[in-house]
Amino acid sequence: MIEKSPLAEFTDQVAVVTGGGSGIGRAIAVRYAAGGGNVVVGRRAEPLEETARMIEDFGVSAAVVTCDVRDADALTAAIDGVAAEHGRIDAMVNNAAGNFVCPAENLSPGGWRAVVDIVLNGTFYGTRAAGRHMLEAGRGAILNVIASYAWHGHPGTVHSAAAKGGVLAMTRTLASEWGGRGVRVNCISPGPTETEGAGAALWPTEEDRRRVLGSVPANRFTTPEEVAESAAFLLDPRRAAYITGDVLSVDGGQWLGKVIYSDSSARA
Ligand SMILES: CCCCCCC/C=C/C(=O)SCCNC(=O)CCNC(=O)[C@H](O)C(C)(C)COP(=O)(O)OP(=O)(O)OC[C@H]1O[C@@H](n2cnc3c(N)ncnc32)[C@H](O)[C@@H]1OP(=O)(O)O
Ligand SMILES: NC(=O)C1=CN([C@@H]2O[C@H](COP(=O)(O)OP(=O)(O)OC[C@H]3O[C@@H](n4cnc5c(N)ncnc54)[C@H](OP(=O)(O)O)[C@@H]3O)[C@@H](O)[C@H]2O)C=CC1
Repeated sequence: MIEKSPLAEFTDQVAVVTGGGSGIGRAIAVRYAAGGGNVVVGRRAEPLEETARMIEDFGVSAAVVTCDVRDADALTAAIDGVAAEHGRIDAMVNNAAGNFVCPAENLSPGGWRAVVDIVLNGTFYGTRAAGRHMLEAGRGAILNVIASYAWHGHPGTVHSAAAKGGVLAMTRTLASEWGGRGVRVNCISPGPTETEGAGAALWPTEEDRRRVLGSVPANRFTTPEEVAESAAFLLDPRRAAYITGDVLSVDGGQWLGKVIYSDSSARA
């Protein structure tokens, strides 16, 4: 449950969140609204309508655009439309992703392309479109959602890890390119989070779930709301004003690597 933020840190601001109809994207969108910001969320209409209702409960405006992030022209037109309507874009959250577990030697070129197109290319299209408006205004924050296997790797994730690694490189590059022009670019890296998409795609069995949990020192999954609170910090133009080109891991220590903590005696 996300409650109204006493900071009201996004009052009169505008955010675009891709993949805002479920999981982490929905929680970030709602948390932005809880801070007083207006939010535009994208892709399938039905789940987005529910997100829009949750946003409007905070007395701010919500808009839904049904747009696939792989379609650069459609995404650019949607983002230009947001800027024209609201006169500003303060935050762009590139959260949309596709994922599944597949051994690299079995992954088809089509499977590789599906994930790289959504994660790496979609993030660039969204960043470029929103970035242009932010650069013109001389302010803005871009937040890209990655995963720690971007640097430590994980079996079965070659497509996603390569794409997220590319997003990390893009983040650092644009932070250096746009830092002097008022636009901050950062990543957030959630640990295993119970969401509609992740559970079914990544830990479908109890055994998979236990293995994933064993890679998290904190010994628990996180929640979309917990991730969204950290996202709000990075998007806040006051508290995070001097943070750019960085990654905030919200993963119970999973980024530390492949240490398996499933033996409880090792925890004592
Ligand atoms: C394991 C470690 C866990 C710890 C960390 C967790 C990190 C979590 C990261 C996340 O990203 S969670 C987010 C998960 N959410 C989603 O994935 C939701 C969205 N998903 C999708 O849209 C699909 O899964 C998609 C496949 C990525 C894209 O859908 P689309 O409809 O565009 O594609 P298709 O036409 O169905 O397939 C395209 C292509 O991909 C091949 N493919 C699809 N699924 C699989 C699979 N399970 N295994 C192997 N290959 C698959 C499919 O065959 C097509 O290839 P070609 O036939 O064209 O060669
Ligand atoms: N859950 C986890 O454990 C972790 C997640 N992450 C990252 O967090 C982010 C959110 O994941 P999560 O909430 O778990 O996953 P979900 O599957 O719940 O959400 C993914 C969202 O992406 C949208 N999406 C997928 N493909 C496209 C596309 N082509 N165009 C536009 N939107 C699209 C989906 O929209 P639609 O519903 O319309 O298909 C959906 O809203 C992702 O970037 C993921 O990689 C990172 C680490 C861990």
